[in-house]
Amino acid sequence: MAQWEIKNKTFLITGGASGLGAEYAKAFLSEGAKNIVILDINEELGNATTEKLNNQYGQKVSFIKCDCSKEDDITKAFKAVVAQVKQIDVIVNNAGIMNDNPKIWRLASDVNWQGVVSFTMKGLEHMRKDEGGAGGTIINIASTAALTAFECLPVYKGSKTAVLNFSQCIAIPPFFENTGIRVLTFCPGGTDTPLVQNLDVKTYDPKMGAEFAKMVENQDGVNIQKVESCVTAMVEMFKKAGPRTIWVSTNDKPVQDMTELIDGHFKAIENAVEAI
Ligand SMILES: NC(=O)C1=CN([C@@H]2O[C@H](COP(=O)(O)OP(=O)(O)OC[C@H]3O[C@@H](n4cnc5c(N)ncnc54)[C@H](O)[C@@H]3O)[C@@H](O)[C@H]2O)C=CC1
Ligand SMILES: CCCCCC(=O)/C=C/C=C\C/C=C\C/C=C\CCCC(=O)O
Repeated sequence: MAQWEIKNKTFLITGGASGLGAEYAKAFLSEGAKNIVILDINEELGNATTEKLNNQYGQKVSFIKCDCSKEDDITKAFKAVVAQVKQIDVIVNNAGIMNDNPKIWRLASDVNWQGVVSFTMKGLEHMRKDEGGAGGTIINIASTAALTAFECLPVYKGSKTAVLNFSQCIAIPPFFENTGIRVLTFCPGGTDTPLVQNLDVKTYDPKMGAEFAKMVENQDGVNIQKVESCVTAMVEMFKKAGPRTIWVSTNDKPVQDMTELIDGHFKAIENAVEAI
């Protein structure tokens, strides 16, 4: 399906100034993306990444400062992107913070969860074919934390579980048939970016934080995959994923479509609840 081609598509990537978001931008450009607009709170990194990508791929990338935890910023930035590119084909809701610290958890929740909902809503309005849009793809970044125990970071896990459930609910058939919008959920496992550093201060409990940091540092039952593995997985998923699907990229292994397994578990629980 032409819509699932990267070539000549315009992308909006939140949190694209650094980490995985910047690497997704690079990979989409190398696959022929027409334009990429990076939205990020970090202006310095955003401008530097934009300049670097433009030097390598031609003038295809622009940067707009946006704090994805703030509704006003999101509204302004989204309008600015539409004014600039006219048609957004793909939104990657990637901006995220992993920090359950009592002083930061609310900000982290706002970025990871409210930000994703807000951009998804705006994306639906802009893209939906049944209201004059051109269709498109919305990729919401969750995490394997949404699918595994990960008890040490309950706020982060909660936000990522919410992203996964929200994305699946909103895309229930005939959503794709009506709107032409493919909603995908991408769940990376631990991946080697700044997000997995300084873990000692990222949990709600300092003792647990120190243990968690040691566990990850010593690779004690924990594998942190390479950034390239996650980026390859993203590109492969983009090209082949059907609407309303959930994909996992972990342990440097090929990307896996886990929708059937996850839907099956939810259905089994639903049946058990209904049988009470
Ligand atoms: N690295 C990992 O192990 C995993 C990452 N993820 C998810 O992937 C996404 C990207 O993570 P990484 O690249 O690893 O993180 P990172 O920390 O390396 O990069 C995050 C980017 O988001 C930006 N950002 C932070 N707060 C923002 C805000 N309020 N508004 C706009 N931009 C903001 C940062 O400036 C940075 O450019 C996140 O949603 C994360 O939860 C999911 C699973 C595993
Ligand atoms: C297994 C969940 C991986 C979540 C990936 C993610 O979004 C961020 C990870 C950051 C760092 C650590 C990576 C892997 C840790 C794996 C297991 C630790 C389990 C600890 C616990 O549940 O208490």
